[in-house]
Order: sequence, then C-alpha cells, then structure tokens
Amino acid sequence: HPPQSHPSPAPGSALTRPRLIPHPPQSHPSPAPVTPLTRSSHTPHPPQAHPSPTPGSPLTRRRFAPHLLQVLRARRGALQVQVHQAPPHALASIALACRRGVPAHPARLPLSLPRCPGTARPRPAVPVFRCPRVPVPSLRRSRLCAGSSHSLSVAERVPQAGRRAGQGEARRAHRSRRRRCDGSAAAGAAPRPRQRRAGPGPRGPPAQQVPARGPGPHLLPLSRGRPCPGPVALRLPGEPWWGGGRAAPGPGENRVCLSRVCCVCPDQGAGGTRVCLYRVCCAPNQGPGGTRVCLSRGCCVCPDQGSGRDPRVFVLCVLCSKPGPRGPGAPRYRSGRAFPALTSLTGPVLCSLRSARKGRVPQDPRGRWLKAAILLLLLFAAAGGGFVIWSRLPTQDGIPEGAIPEDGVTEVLAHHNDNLRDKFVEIPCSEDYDSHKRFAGCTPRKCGRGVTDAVITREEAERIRRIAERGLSLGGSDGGASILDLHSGALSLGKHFVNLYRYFGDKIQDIFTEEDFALYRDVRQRIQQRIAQVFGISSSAMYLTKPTFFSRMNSTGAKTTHDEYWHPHVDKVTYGSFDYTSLLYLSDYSKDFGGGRFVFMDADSNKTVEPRAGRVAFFTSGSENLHRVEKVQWGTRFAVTISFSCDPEHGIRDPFLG
Ligand SMILES: O=C(O)CCC(=O)C(=O)O
Ligand SMILES: [Fe+2]
Repeated sequence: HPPQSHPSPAPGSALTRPRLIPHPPQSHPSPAPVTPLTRSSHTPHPPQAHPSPTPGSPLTRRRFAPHLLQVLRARRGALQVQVHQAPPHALASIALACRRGVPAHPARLPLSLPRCPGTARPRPAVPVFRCPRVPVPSLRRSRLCAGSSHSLSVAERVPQAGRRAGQGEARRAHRSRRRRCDGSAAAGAAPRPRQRRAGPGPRGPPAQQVPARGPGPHLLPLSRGRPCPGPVALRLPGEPWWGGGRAAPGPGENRVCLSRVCCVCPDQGAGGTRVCLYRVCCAPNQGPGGTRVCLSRGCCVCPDQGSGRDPRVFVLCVLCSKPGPRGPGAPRYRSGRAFPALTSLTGPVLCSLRSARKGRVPQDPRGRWLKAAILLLLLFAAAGGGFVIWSRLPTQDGIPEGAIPEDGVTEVLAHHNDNLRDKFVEIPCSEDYDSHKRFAGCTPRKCGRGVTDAVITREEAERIRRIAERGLSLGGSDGGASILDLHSGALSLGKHFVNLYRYFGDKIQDIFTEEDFALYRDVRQRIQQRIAQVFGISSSAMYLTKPTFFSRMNSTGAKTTHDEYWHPHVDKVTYGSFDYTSLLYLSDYSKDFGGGRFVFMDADSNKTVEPRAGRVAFFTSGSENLHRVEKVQWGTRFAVTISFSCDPEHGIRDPFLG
C-alpha cells in the first residue's frame, strides 16, 4: 500500500525531470492491445528486486548520526544497499531520523553506491551527509535507555568498548543480549546488532522484502505480557496524550519513559513501531495507550499499533532493556530495590525462553530464583489478570477491543447523508512541525481538520472514480487494498507494484485521456485552494507532494502489509513530506461499502468521517491528527489521497498524458 514503493520512478527530482512519466519502451515492449497486467505477463521493474546487501565494514559511529546508523545498521552495515533499495518505511525512518534533507525517494540516489571499505573510513552515500548530527546522550551519562537507536548505538560500540574496557558494561550488556535474545549464543560468534524491522505502518512494505538475517528472536505472543507498571510518562497532567513528552532536548526530545529503565524515542522509531512509539505507548492509561502491555519490567509495546506479534515491536523493546549501573550509587526503584542488571530482567526471558536456554551460561542461584519468581508471578498475572489481558488482545484488525471504540462511542464528524458546505474544527498544532524547516505562508500555525461537500460535485467524483476503476482494473492487489498513483505510475499488482507508464508506454493513451487528467488536475487544484483558504495560507506556497494516489479498498484479507490500511498513523510521520493531507472520497459509505470510515483518534473520543462521493476531508498532517481507516466490511471503497507539502523540494508535478 505504500505509494512510496513506486516500482521504478525516474531518477532525478520530480521538479527537474524533463518528463515526469518515464517511458522506456525499448526494454519493455508494450503489450497490445491493452490488457490487465497479470503476473505471468507483466515485466516488473522494481528497484526493489533487492540485490543481496553488499557486505561492508561496520559503519563507525563517529561518522554517522546514530539515528541514521540505526537504520543503516539494521540492514547489517550495507549502507549502499539499504539506501538504494530501501523500502518506503525505511526511507521514512531515515527521513525521520534525519529530520530533513534526506532524499524522499530511492530513485534519486545513485544506483550504485560506493562500498564501505573494510578498514578505511566509510565513504557513505549521499543521504548520510544530509543528516544533521543529533547529539545522543552517552551511555555512561545516561542511565535510562533512550530508545532503540540509543540502544543500538550501544551495540555498535561494543567491540571497541569491549576491547578497551575489558569487562565494560556495554560488553556485558551485549553478551547478555545475544545470549538471551537472538539465539546466537555460540561462543565466538561475531557480535550482531539486532535486526530491526520497521513496523507495518499504514503503508509498510511486505515483510518479506526485508529478510531477517540469521536466527531472530523467538517471540512470544503478547498475551504473555502483563499490564504495564505505572509508567513515568514525561507528560504534564492535563496535556493531551498526543501532546508529546517533556524530556531532554535532542533526539530524546519526545522521549517518554515507560518505566524507569525503558524509554522510547518516538522520533527515532521506524515504520509501524514509530507510530506505536509515537505517543501511544507513552500515554499513561489514556486513549490507545491504555492498551499498552509490558513484556518485561522495562519494556512495553502497543499491540494496538500494529500486530502485537510483530517482532519489530518486540525487538525494539529488547533494545530498550538496559541495565542501570550496579553498586551503592545505582538507581533504585521506588521500592528501594536496586535495578536489576540486564541478566535478571525479564525481557530476555520473554524474548526467548528457548534461545535463552540454548545459550545459557552458569548463573548464580539468586538469579535463577528471581527468574522463577518472575515466571511464577507472570503465571499468576496471566491467571488473575487474564481477563484484563484478554480484553486487550488485538482484535482482527489489530485494534484491541475496548481501546478504540468500534461504534457508538465515536462521534460522527461528518455523516454520509449530510451535505456539508464547510465544516472545520481547529485543534492545537503538535510539535511535529518544529522539527522540520518552516516555510512562511505555508507551514501550519493553525491546525485542524475540515470536511466539505461543496468543492467537488458528485458527478465529478463519479468521473474521477471511473478513471480510478479503469486504471486499477489493469492491476490490483491480491489483498484488500490497491493503489494507483497517476504521478509515478505505481499500480498495485498481486503482492507488488508495477509501473503503469513503463508497462504500457504509449498505449497508456488507450486507457486514460487527457480529459481525464485535466479533470484530475482541476480537482486537486480546487482542493488545494480550499485548504489554503481554510488554513489562511497561500495556495501558491503549497506543493503537491507524493504519494498522491487512488485507493481501492475491499474486504479481502490482507496479503501483505501493503494491504493493511487500517493502522492508526500520523501522515507526517508516515510520509515525511506531508503538511496538509486531503482525501477525496469517490464512493458512498453504507451504499457502496460498509466499514471503511475515516477515524480521527483523539484522546477523548474518535471522530469519524463517513465517506461520500465528492466529499473532501482535509487536515494538517501532524500528530494532532492521528487517524486510521476502519476495515472495509463489504463492497468497494474508492478514494484519492492528495497531499501537500510546504517544502518545494518535495513538490511533484501533475500528471500529463503524452
Ligand atoms: O482513505 C482514507 O480515508 C485515509 C487514507 C489515509 O489515511 C492515508 O492515505 O494516509
Ligand atoms: Fe493517513
């Protein structure tokens, strides 16, 4: 479902590209007559035809922003491969880590990037240099783990720290982690940073695109978790739960502690987990955060933010577990008990009962007793608190029952039978925009959400829907969500995407007419003007950005994470470049399809927008507008996501035929 994973976009910036639509007909003969793509007949052009990562030397910390390192190291040091073939979610996380300046699309990068030489200083590819350095608190100074990237940078430091400091803390932590969590306990095995796989997010790539390397953690289902102990949320009372934490500046800016030994950095996560960490985990018993489950004393996950069994969520937690120093000066729980060292944290136990056994080293009996006690405790918790946990288990769509009311408790912001002239609700802006370059006359100062049925007529919507139907009929996802991006040509096909323009070449004119495209351009122009008017900004300071795409959703089960459109997400986090999102609905809720309502997820309640042909919903893209789409229950839902950025560098052109 990620429009970013456009199969083969033309290199170069969309703004400078002489021709937006690539037509390399020689190598890809166009089929005639125009027929739907089938897997046997189409010739995909996926840069994602991932070559195996080129082994490079470990990237040194000195050279890379740790955030970025995190992302890159997650692909085992294969910088060039990582960046080049980065699936959309990885790019998003790089962008997130770097905050800005990271190319928005892999195609803008040189296709063959230099290897990182074994010993010499690595010569990283373009994006690395574009990342501003962000100070990360040193391990020694910080007793709290500052989230995944911090922890990962611990892992990075291990070999050096180990050599230098012998039995240093980092080395112990690393050994312990390996022994318990990654199943690679064999003596002498090379230190291996945890593979982080970005979560699905609303538009994550298929998991199989990021193959796990080596034995991964043996994951236990979330149901073995237990409700969180009181979190130390760095949040002021009364602050909205999405209002962010008050914590140290820098990457830990939004850091929120789930316990005294585990903090997360919402601004550093990747993929779906980043949505999870993005405030939700951090919400102390409010909103979706109420569904938070702790896998260990210091490690919580949000089952409502993606599959609770998602290893990515888990791994992040593992990385979070970090022991505080021992000794008299060591920090203590409120109870007065000292923080346990990592070896006695329950995280690893939960992480891998099996692998922990395999790689076990002799332990002192106290540790064993402690473990037994913890296990017993968990058993009791499972029995006694069974109902609580059960009631919070994710439902089929990944949303724990009770956490997000399905019906009844929600407020309807826009009913499908209403014909709304203009409805607008102003809400305070989140801080998301502060971490991006601001553009006068565009970057939101006034935030909110609006719905209007007065910009696009139902007839226009119907015509647009027919364009979508025509295009999507040529392909279509195996799962319940298909996309068509007229700008890049990306079209869902089976479990992947193909480039419509490449495939059909000039034959594309048999599918679409210039009239179709003119209508599409006109419609987006009018939506842009309305957004500008409502938010009091200048329309000319807004740039259409990618992904802008048609979506077709039905009740077919998801076959890949692309199809999982229902995850709560924040567009600015998911897509990076978005400042204003708009949705033009092309079919009617309750007439053409059931389910599939758009839901703003606020702390106090959910607010739904019921799609209606010609209806435009628009909102600022930051976390003040966390949202999701309900699963479609029956029928087919068509919509267009039209997105705008204030950054001209992220602008894309309208599609033209010919
Ligand atoms: O189709 C919708 O209603 C919402 C889609 C969405 O949230 C998105 O494209 O980011
Ligand atoms: Fe969205």
